[in-house]
Amino acid sequence: MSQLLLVRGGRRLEGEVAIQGAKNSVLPILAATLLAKGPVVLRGCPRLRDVDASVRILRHLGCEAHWEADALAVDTAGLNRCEISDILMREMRSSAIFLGAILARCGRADLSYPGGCELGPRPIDLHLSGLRELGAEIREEGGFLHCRAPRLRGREVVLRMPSVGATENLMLAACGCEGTTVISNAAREPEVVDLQDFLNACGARVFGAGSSSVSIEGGRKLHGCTYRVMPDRIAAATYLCAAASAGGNIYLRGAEERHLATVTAALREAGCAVTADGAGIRAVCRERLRAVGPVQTAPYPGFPTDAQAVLMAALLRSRGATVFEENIFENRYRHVDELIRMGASIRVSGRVAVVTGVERLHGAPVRCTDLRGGAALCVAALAAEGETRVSQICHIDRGYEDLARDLRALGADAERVEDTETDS
Ligand SMILES: CC(=O)N[C@H]1[C@@H](OP(=O)(O)OP(=O)(O)OC[C@H]2O[C@@H](n3ccc(=O)[nH]c3=O)[C@H](O)[C@@H]2O)O[C@H](CO)[C@@H](O)[C@@H]1O
Ligand SMILES: C=C(OP(=O)(O)O)C(=O)O
Repeated sequence: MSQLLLVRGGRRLEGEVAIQGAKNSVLPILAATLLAKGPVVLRGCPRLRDVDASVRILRHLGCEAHWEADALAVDTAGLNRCEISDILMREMRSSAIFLGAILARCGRADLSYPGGCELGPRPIDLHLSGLRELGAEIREEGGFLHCRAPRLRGREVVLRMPSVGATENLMLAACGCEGTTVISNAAREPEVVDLQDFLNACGARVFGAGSSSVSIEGGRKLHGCTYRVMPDRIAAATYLCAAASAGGNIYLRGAEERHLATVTAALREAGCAVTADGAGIRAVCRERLRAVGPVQTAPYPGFPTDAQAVLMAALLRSRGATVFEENIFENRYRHVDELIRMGASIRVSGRVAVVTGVERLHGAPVRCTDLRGGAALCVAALAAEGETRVSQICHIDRGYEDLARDLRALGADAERVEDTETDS
């Protein structure tokens, strides 16, 4: 039976939570384990639906993976396949990153296109053109990609835009290249740095991640390692926005302020006191916030598109109007209609959404449209009068270990219950 999240709003938040390991970091790292000849132990690995999907792909390829408390142990010695089925590929966006890793390890790969949140068109043309520049022959036929790369050669690859996934895919393929690869106009996201750090912990030589030029010296034999995954900045942003929405005083253990500068700046402008002490972040938020200046999503270090929906939810009851501009994805306002069911006032025109604060929100039956949109419904529900039933939470489970558990630790009234209506 499917489940829904039941949130009874109106409680100030008070409490502490430890931030899970980052989904967007651990997924490319799991693909990268294919390059290591030796066991890898990933500490702080979040237990997510997307991690389960990665484990299924690894096992399908002949690799071994099992949980040891909060660590995921992976041994890719048994790899005996270089193709991934359409069903496995469609489960998440990050399945695409297996392409670079399989090519580097096996010299060939056969797979289809990835799934992931539906946020408008999400092509992988930059991944494919970059891999072709490194020497891969890629034939696209009947929804499948047939890739052959008996010999990959390092060179400069200039990305048309700083795509996170393309940067990561090319980093992995480049580990299997002869010579040095330089990725120019690379994505600068912290998760790219985490991937670099993981690869280097396995004996690779990767430099420059975090800047727009990443160099990879290819051809090195990589060994296993034990590695701790970075904290999830988007989960942290979600909980900061939860406190902003409901009001309260919360502490996020392990959250890294340097990864969250644009989010914390917006929350401070809205009236929250956000402080970091080296071990975590505290947010003290009063009941009603102020609207803030335009929130324009942009590649890191700009405002993250993944935090757009949760910040929007936090500002639904603010005084004044806030303009959002979504510049990364064409269709990332699918949560807006659901928020309107709760009494929000939001007008969308193309890439712009204008949120005018209302005095009250009310509970309603709402449906997750995607991962962060779903989290945003829960953030809004914390400030709504009455009960909100959030259905289709399979989207939320892709990226949050247990959102209801964490919200409860922060003092919210939130629980997972059976969704009897959907199933009847
Ligand atoms: C698993 C993971 O890490 N997902 C993150 C990653 O997604 P993902 O890696 O899919 O996002 P990209 O950075 O690649 O995409 C950003 C933009 O580039 C475009 N594009 C991308 C690749 C390509 O080959 N061609 C192309 O045109 C996309 O359509 C989009 O407009 O970065 C996004 C942007 O920060 C985040 O929202 C996702 O949470
Ligand atoms: C959009 C996201 O994930 P994915 O790229 O895996 O769909 C996200 O993490 O918000």
